[in-house]
Amino acid sequence: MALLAYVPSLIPAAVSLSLSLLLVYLQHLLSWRRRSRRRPLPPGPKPLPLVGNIHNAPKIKPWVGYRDLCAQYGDLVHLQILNKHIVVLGNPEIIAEYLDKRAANTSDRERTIMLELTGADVNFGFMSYGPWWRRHRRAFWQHFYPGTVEEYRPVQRAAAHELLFRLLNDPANVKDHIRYTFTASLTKVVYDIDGDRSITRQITLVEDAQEGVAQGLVPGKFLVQFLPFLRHVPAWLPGAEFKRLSNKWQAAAWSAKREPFAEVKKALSEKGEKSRSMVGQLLTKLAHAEATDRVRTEEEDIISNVASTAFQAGSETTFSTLTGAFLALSLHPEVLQKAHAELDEVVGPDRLPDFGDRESLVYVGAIIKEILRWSNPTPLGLPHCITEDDELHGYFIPAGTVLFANTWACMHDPREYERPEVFRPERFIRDGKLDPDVRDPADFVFGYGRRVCPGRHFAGESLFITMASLLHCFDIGPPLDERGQPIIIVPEWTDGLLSYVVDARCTVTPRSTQAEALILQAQSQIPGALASWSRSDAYDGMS
Ligand code: HEM
Repeated sequence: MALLAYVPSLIPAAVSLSLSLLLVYLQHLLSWRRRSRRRPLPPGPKPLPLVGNIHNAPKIKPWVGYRDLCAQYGDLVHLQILNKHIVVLGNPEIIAEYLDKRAANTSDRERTIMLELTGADVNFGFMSYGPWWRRHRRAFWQHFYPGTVEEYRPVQRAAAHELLFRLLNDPANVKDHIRYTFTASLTKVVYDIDGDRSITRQITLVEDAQEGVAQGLVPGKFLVQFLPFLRHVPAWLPGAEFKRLSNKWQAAAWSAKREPFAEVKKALSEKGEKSRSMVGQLLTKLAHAEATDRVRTEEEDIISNVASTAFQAGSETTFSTLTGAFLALSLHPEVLQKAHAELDEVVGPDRLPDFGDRESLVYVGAIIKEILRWSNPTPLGLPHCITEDDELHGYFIPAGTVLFANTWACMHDPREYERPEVFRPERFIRDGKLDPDVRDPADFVFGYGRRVCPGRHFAGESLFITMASLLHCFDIGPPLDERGQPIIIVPEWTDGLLSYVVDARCTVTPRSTQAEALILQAQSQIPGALASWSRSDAYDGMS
């Protein structure tokens, strides 16, 4: 009863609120009409009022669900989640048409407050499309285009040999060895730093910084994404868990960016030497350039961002690809047998494979293509975003729309790859050569348009020398139980922006005593090879 007494006084407030809401709605409707010029959105499941397609959006392994939605609605599917528009691009033609050919408008990234709160805003892979991103990309590309990447071969070869040595001594920890050796090669190239302590420290820095990306960028996980003012609450406030995490993640991102960078800078200024590393060369170039203090500070920021991005973007993708490779090989003795036969013929037992063997190792090349196809680290790529309102095939695509290119669906398309779930490198070979008519996974798994992975040439060289060396020296089989019986692993992949094989256990044993001897000999030459690379005077970053 007491409550009812208030009702009359609430009526004017309720009426005014309803009118305001109606006004906002009408404004939105008018603006939408003006922007869309009555063109429809692309087809897709019917949205509910307010929440949109929350109930239709696939949540587990969304790339499979999106493939099914495309089968139902066509290769361009629209979904709306609350006020966010999503468009799924379901086949290679539409991906090329939109992300490659119309890249000027399809190269942005989604803006979210979480980028800043996780410290991921230093990663240029997440930056908005524009001049700041472009300056980063240009600095990176100067050191990772195909001509430059060839100069990293001694480092990549040393990393592959270190992997062989570690597998020989400790075959149970495959994942640790992959992570260690890949980080070692990148640390050398980016900072010209080596040595066990530095590499271990670098792994910790990268892992700590990546925690923020892995946890903080999960859509909808933190309320602050929807109520940005919450970012200002103090960390001690009960319920402000995100704030405490955010402080930790930002500190980790900052350490990953500054710690090794400061080391290179100090060494350069103390010794006044030229450095062979990417950071060293960019800093030397900056020292010789005419620039204001402000530009100098900005450039240093860019150099340190670019260096830490190489690890953020390169480590997990390569790690996922290589763990997928171990699983695939452990499940397919017939593939291993053919690779061994090819390596025996082309390379022979007296040496390890090298980059010069690449053309002749056709089957190894096909294995690498099949690994990239079969086990995709980023099944939906890294989503692009539309900068301005657009039209595609007569449909309206509003500015800010998030674009998912379904890389996984393109790589598992039965019209292109017979029985796509089967690991079969032979599908890439015709008449003893790599078949150019088969859809090349490298055109998909490294992304699209102006955001295509700029580390792809480095990754390609790394994958080649690692896989060829590994296959030359080892047998890889299924893991064994306590009674020595093989454990059958059914391939499964994790969910998330980055996907990994769930279980990559396997047995790794040297093929022969001769292979063991080759590994030991190669390992003894690593320190010399790395020192000589550091002293070498190739590209000096001044061009
Ligand atoms: C097998 C290994 C790798 C795979 C599958 C891979 C895949 C990708 C994909 C899908 C993207 C997003 C492209 C897009 O937005 O369309 C990307 C971006 C990027 N990758 Fe890679 N990558 C790999 C290795 C590497 C390596 C080794 C490096 C560094 C040396 C690297 C550096 C980058 C950078 C800096 C970006 C951000 C580009 C930008 O947004 O402008 N990647 N990569």
